[in-house]
Amino acid sequence: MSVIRIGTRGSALALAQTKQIAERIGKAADAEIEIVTVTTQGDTDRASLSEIGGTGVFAAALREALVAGECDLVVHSLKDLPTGDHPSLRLGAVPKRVDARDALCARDGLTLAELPEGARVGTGSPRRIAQLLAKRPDLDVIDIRGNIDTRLGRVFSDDVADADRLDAVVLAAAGLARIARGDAVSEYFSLTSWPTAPGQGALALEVRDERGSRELEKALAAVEHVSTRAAVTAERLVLAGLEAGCSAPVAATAFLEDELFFLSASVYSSDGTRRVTSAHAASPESRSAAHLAEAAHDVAVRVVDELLGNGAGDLAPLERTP
Ligand SMILES: NCc1[nH]cc(CCC(=O)O)c1CC(=O)O
Repeated sequence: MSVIRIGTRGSALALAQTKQIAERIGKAADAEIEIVTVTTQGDTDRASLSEIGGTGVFAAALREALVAGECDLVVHSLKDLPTGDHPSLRLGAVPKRVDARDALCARDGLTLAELPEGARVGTGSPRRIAQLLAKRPDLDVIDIRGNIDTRLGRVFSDDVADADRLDAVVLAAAGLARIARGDAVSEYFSLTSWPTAPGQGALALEVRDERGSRELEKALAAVEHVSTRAAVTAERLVLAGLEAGCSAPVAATAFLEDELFFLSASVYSSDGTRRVTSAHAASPESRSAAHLAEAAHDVAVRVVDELLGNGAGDLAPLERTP
C-alpha cells in the first residue's frame, strides 16, 4: 500500500488540525497515513510576532521539510502562509473553512464592552490591537506570544504571577474550536464589525509542484472546497495587492452567498483611530472553480484599487521593515 506522509507543526492546534485532515484523507485514499512533526521558529522564538515578522515564520520549516522530501503534504493554518508563489510548491487543497471570527476570552465571562476601564487585554496581532483600540481606546493592550493554551493561561490559570495576569485575550474562534477550548470564549465578534485576517479559519494543504501519486491526488481532491479556495484567494490578493505582510493591520472577508461573491477589506492605522474599508461583489457565471477564481480576482482588484485610492497605503506600515 502507498504511504502519504503529512508534515505538521507540533503545537496542540497544528496536531489537532492535522489529525483531522489525516482522518479524512485516510478515508478517501487507499494509503497509509504517517504524521511527521516539524519544529518551526514560530514555535520556539519568544520574541513578539511583530518583531520576528509574521510572514512565513510558521510556514518556513514545514516547507523545507516538504521540499527535502521528508513528507508529501504539509498542513498549514492558511493565514500563516505567505501570499507569494513558492518556486517548487503548490496549494494542493483548501478544505472548507470553519469559523473565520475572532473571539474574546475574558475572565468572568465579560464582553468587550463590559471590561473595566484600563483592562489588560493580550494579543500580538497589529490588526487586533488596532481593532481593540478602535472600540476601547482606554484598554491596556499587551503584546503576547505563545500557543493558544499559554495565552489562555495568562487569563484563566491560577499560577500566573500578578504582573503577567491579563483580563482577556483575543484569539481565533477556529483555533479555540480545534483544540476544544470554545468554553473559554466570552464573546464572538461579528465579521461585519470585526473582520479578520485573510485566510483565517481555513487550512492550506501544500504539496510539491509536481504530479503527486494517484493516491495523493485523490486525497487532495477529496478535501478540496472550491468556494473556500476562491474566498481565501480573494482575501490573500488584498494582502498581495497592498504589498502587505500577514502581520499588517489588514482584515479581509470573502464569501459566496446565493449567486454573489463578496469581498470586504479594511486597513487600520496602528492606533485604531483611522480605518479605510472597501467592499465589492461579483456574480460568477457558475460555481465552477474557474468562474469562482475569476470572480475572486475581479473583486480583489476593485477592492485594492479603492483601498489605495482612499489612502490605505498611508495609514499604517503595511510591509514589514526588517
Ligand atoms: N497566528 C497564529 C494562528 N494561526 C492560526 C490560528 C488560528 C486558527 C486559524 O485561523 O486557522 C492562530 C491563532 C490565533 O490567531 O488565535
